[in-house]
Amino acid sequence: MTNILIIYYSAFGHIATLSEAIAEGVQKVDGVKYKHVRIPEFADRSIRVVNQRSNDEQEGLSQHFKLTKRVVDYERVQQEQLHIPVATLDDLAKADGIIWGFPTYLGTMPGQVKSFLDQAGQFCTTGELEGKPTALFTSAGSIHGGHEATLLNSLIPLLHLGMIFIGLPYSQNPEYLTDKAIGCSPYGVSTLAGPDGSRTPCQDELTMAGRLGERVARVAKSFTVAKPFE
Ligand SMILES: Cc1cc2nc3c(=O)[nH]c(=O)nc-3n(C[C@H](O)[C@H](O)[C@H](O)COP(=O)(O)O)c2cc1C
Repeated sequence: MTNILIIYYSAFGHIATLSEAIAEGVQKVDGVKYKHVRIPEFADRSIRVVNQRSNDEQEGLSQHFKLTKRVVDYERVQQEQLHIPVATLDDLAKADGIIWGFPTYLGTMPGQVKSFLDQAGQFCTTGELEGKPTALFTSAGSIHGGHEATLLNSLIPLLHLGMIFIGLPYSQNPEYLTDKAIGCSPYGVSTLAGPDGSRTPCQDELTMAGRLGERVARVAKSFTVAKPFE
């Protein structure tokens, strides 16, 4: 059996939704199973970005982006994710392929994810993740907000860990040939939450998310079969 780990952080649920579509794609490949795990929120509430949204100082920003209900949304989405196990380094070591998902924050990965990856940095020297196929999915507020940059720059730590990057090629994704503002690119899956966070992943994005899951599953399975020893 080939094991795919879908590991994500999601504050407002867009990434959690994409993770389900990715899992559906993984399940299309016989002999492959997946596990969802979540990267936890910072334990220290004082450094959680979402809590700043209720501060009076942020009022102007909140009005501009219509963010008034977002703390409530955040609390609900966190409750909905409680049944997903918290990610451990052991999950990474045991997986045959790893698909990472997180929102775009300032054109890159959130601190929660970087903090987890820093802990996994020990695998740079021990090599547990070397040769494992990996892929990325993200969500951004706007099509101009850096979703493609996030996918590209988040590849860097994965290369440090020796992983093999799986993208989402043109010929298999005719949805790219559009003038619509939708996510996804050859660098991976993405969706757009909209400036007020109210947009949910569209069918094209979910379809491409499934294809990425299937592609990583196929590659990981071929690598597992080629392994001399289980
Ligand atoms: C601290 C912070 C930084 C953000 N930076 C960006 C950004 O650089 N570009 C962008 O388009 N959206 C940005 N956003 C919006 C998030 O990308 C959006 O809320 C996210 O895609 C929603 O994903 P989720 O529902 O899974 O949490 C930012 C949001 C926060 C809280």
